[in-house]
Amino acid sequence: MFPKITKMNIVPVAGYDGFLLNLSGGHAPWFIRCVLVLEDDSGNRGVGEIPSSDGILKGLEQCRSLIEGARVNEVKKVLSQARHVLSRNGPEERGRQTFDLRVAVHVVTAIESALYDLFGQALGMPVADLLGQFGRQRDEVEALGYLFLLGDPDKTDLPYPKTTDPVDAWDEVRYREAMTPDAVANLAKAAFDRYGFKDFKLKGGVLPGEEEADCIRALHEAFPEARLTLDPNGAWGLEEAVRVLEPIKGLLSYAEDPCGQEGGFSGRETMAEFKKRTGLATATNMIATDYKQLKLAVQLNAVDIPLADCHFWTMQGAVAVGELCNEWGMTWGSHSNNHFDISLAMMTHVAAACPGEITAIDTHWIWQDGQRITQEPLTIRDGQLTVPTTPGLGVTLDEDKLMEAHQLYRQLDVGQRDDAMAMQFLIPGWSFDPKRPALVR
Ligand SMILES: O=C(O)[C@H](O)[C@@H](O)[C@H](O)[C@@H](O)C(=O)O
Ligand SMILES: [Mg+2]
Repeated sequence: MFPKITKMNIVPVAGYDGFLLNLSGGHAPWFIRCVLVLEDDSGNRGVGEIPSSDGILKGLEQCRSLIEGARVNEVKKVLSQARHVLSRNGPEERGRQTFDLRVAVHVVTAIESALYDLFGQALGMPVADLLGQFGRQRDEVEALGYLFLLGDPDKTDLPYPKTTDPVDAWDEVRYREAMTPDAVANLAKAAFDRYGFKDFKLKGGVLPGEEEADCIRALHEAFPEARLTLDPNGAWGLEEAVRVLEPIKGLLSYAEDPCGQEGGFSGRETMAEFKKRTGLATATNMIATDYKQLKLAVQLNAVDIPLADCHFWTMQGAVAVGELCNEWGMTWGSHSNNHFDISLAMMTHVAAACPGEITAIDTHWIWQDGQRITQEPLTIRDGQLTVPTTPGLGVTLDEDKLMEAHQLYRQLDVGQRDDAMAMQFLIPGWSFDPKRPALVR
């Protein structure tokens, strides 16, 4: 008999973050996540990490009675029941922010991760070996260096972290203003020195498009061999996207959500047109976020690289997208939001189980590195994450750190990510507009 789950703990947590800019505004000095901890009667613990919101915490609570008392091999049964219970809350939409506002799919992923962690431990198998049709496909997963334009924290009275004791150049630059092509290239150099990235992505949707194109030129000059991409989260109109990216298309390996919904056309339609006109490959975490959208995106030939983040596709769902990509001649990739080290492990296992050639995965980890809730976070060396070979997710919770992060969450009293708050210090009265870069007002 497999062990039985005796206890479910829902632990909302917070960590510190820099003044990272994006179409949604500027990151607050903190980010919030939700950690799910399941204990079984053999003494094992399984964990999952997802974004946090009041809706997500409520959704997890709705599933408690399905989970406590279940056996750790009943993964599929519990997940089906959880989907059923959550579906009664009604339909949900991703929304137009840069981040996904759905509840149910995130809740299911937290449960899935913690259950596979326990099941893997009971079987003596790493999660990557259990996922998808084929299990582990690789032992190393490539990650990209995810760069952001950074606001000046001193223009706010918010408690942004400061580096007091830098160990290297990355520590020196990551909490300071970075608004020019040179500053962006410096971020890349510092990140490369610590992590060895071969791919870089710049978050756009902040400055006028041409100025962001100049940042790509500076990145190319600093790293002529690197694969580069720019992601304005659909802020640009189709004409603007073509105008901005056509001159630098030789420097980009793909364009991420260059345009979106506009003038009666869906984002899938404008992206298809963009691809036709520029010949550039496209990636998205905004317009192919479930199976129906993916089907339409494929029919329209709008997307080459679905960024199937396991937090909003589920872990098995993200691997299923990887399997389809492999069969259909597309490329799988993963999106990310700010996260702790449990998510880093989840994304690594998922990427490990996707067959064929995949693109370097997104991770915000470089902005959080140094903060942790497990005893030994995975590390990025030479741009790679090593896939754990120990049973389950291969991470061990650090109880003290988890409680510290929970205390911070409680002190902050924040129920949802809010990127508009910090923007008030830069542009009083600032509000989100999905079709205007954050500093174009
Ligand atoms: O500000 C951020 O952290 C990003 O814009 C994310 O919200 C976003 O989801 C990003 O990672 C993306 O690729 O779109
Ligand atoms: Mg994106």
